[in-house]
Amino acid sequence: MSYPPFPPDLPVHDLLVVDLKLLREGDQAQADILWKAATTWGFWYLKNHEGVKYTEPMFEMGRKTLDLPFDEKMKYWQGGEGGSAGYRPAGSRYTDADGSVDLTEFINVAKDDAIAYPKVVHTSYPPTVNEYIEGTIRPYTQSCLESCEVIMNVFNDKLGLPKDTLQDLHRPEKKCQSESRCIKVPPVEKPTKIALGAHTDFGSLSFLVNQIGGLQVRVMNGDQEEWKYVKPIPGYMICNIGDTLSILSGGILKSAMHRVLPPPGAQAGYERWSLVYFCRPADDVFLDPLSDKSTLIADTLKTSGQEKTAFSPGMTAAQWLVKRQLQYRPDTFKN
Ligand SMILES: O=C(O)CCC(=O)C(=O)O
Ligand SMILES: [Fe+2]
Repeated sequence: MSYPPFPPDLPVHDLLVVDLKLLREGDQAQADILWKAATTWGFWYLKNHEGVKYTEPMFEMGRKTLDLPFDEKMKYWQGGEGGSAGYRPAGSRYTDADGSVDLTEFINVAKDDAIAYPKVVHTSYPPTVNEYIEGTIRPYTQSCLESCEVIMNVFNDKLGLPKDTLQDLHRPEKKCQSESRCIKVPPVEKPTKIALGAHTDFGSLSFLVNQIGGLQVRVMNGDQEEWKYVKPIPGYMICNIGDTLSILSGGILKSAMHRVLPPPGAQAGYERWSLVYFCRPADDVFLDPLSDKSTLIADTLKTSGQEKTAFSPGMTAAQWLVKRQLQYRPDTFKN
């Protein structure tokens, strides 16, 4: 599928580019770029992610699945109890306090289900997902697990944590709420209609593939907020920090607010497809800044005058996901 170019005259967020291959080789200059991006904006471009080669079949799986009749898709609904794996229809979330709802529809495939298939860990999926698990979703998931480990390794060092602390909280073999998500936004007439409302990601790291524009990141200029587009670059993923890694680091790693508008300029009128892998901590990880294990985290909390409890939701990663999922639903919306 080819699309018209991203409009040249829009304010874009000039994200730094991090090369995963160099990070894997232990390149310190690259680790410094990652650290700057993660502690300043919380978003960066990522090149040399092995998962890029599964992008097309992942979108094919998403298309076949979201093309199924609505009643068929709803048999695999993620449910209304805060679970995430499975199908989510459009209109499930508010995008503002006036009651507008989102336009995005998606299918989430849990990491645990992709790895254990045909055994079911969280939920089961339509045949249009199952047929892609072994050849596509599983290797794509594994490539994201590997990328996550490489990046966690850098953060662990930079935060001065004992060896493997962050990696141990995200061990691939432990049950967790990590998942792949294929997202569809239908063409809309009103280009200002918000397709996916402003939010921070719930987990630790997100790997995103965009083909056309629409994603905007909030950049604070003093107390002024500015929404900047992220221009998709072919072959690059867009990577960002989510809440749980921000909490564990006592706010040193930034979980930035972002949202999705319909594609801009000449890209308007196209169906918008995106793909994300959400890396989240093991279910039983208690979410608390790791200040007992890192003087950098302890000192940062002290300097900012903030108590550790200001960052801690006082619950596990599994409970956090449920809480965040329910926060935005039309039936439970809290301002
Ligand atoms: O589709 C996108 O560009 C971003 C999606 C996103 O932010 C999310 O699913 O959390
Ligand atoms: Fe997001």
